[in-house]
Amino acid sequence: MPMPVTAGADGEDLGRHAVMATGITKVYGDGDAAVRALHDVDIAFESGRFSAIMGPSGSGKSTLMHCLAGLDAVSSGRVWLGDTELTGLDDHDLTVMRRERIGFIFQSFNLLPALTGRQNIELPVELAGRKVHREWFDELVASLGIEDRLAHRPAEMSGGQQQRVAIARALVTRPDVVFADEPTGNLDSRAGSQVLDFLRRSAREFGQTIVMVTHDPLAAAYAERVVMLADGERAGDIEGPTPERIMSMLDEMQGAEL
Ligand SMILES: Nc1ncnc2c1ncn2[C@@H]1O[C@H](COP(=O)(O)OP(=O)(O)OP(=O)(O)O)[C@@H](O)[C@H]1O
Repeated sequence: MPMPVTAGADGEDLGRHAVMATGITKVYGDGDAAVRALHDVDIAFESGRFSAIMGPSGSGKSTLMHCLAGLDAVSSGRVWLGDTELTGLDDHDLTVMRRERIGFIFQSFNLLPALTGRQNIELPVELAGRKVHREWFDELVASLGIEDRLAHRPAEMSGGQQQRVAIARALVTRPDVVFADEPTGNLDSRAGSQVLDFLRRSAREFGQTIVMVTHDPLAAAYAERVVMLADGERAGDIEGPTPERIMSMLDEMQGAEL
């Protein structure tokens, strides 16, 4: 669904971008204990693409994702979801925005143990007071191959199956963007590649915008674009990444630090 085109910061076209941030800085703590996790980051993620945020441990990946998703407040700078500015919204409006327009996929799946697969997937739609779109639900469940898990509780599923249920839960509301935080971190390589394959397909076939945080070059190479962070700053961008290109950029960054 095309988003309205609105002039944003510096006249940038917000319509093409599902998520955009300008000049974001995040400092944790204060005084001698202050840690600057992000420094003056400008970034935009195009609608309908699968992008990855990569970088060494401590480079600010999770902080950036949390700031873009309105889970954490920036110290300065501005963040937009489509044409809505998140920075400046009060807690209530942010909560509604996250619930209705953002999907989340976590490393640890975060399914509710007492609910079946179907109930877990339908929960966000019900929380938003809406009706489940049956055709979309069926299409999602079929393309994720979890039809036979819908009546089971998470404890009766493998890790890969739990993550595929969690992906259906993230996509069922057709959110403007899905943020995935190390979605394959708890999976073996076969289950992990099924998850990554689906994320790539969901951008190509359904036009779903996906932003994934990972420290794994093999996982990041499934994305259409990789944004590299180092020490809380942008350190490079790769279009059409391969594991080799990602690893050589990481090597160059480490070489620059020595
Ligand atoms: N709540 C917090 N309080 C204080 N410092 C924090 C907090 N969260 C993160 N940091 C610091 O901010 C910096 C960036 O952390 P962040 O978790 O965003 O990095 P990351 O790239 O996601 O790392 P990893 O790959 O290890 O998860 C680090 O120096 C970290 O110690």
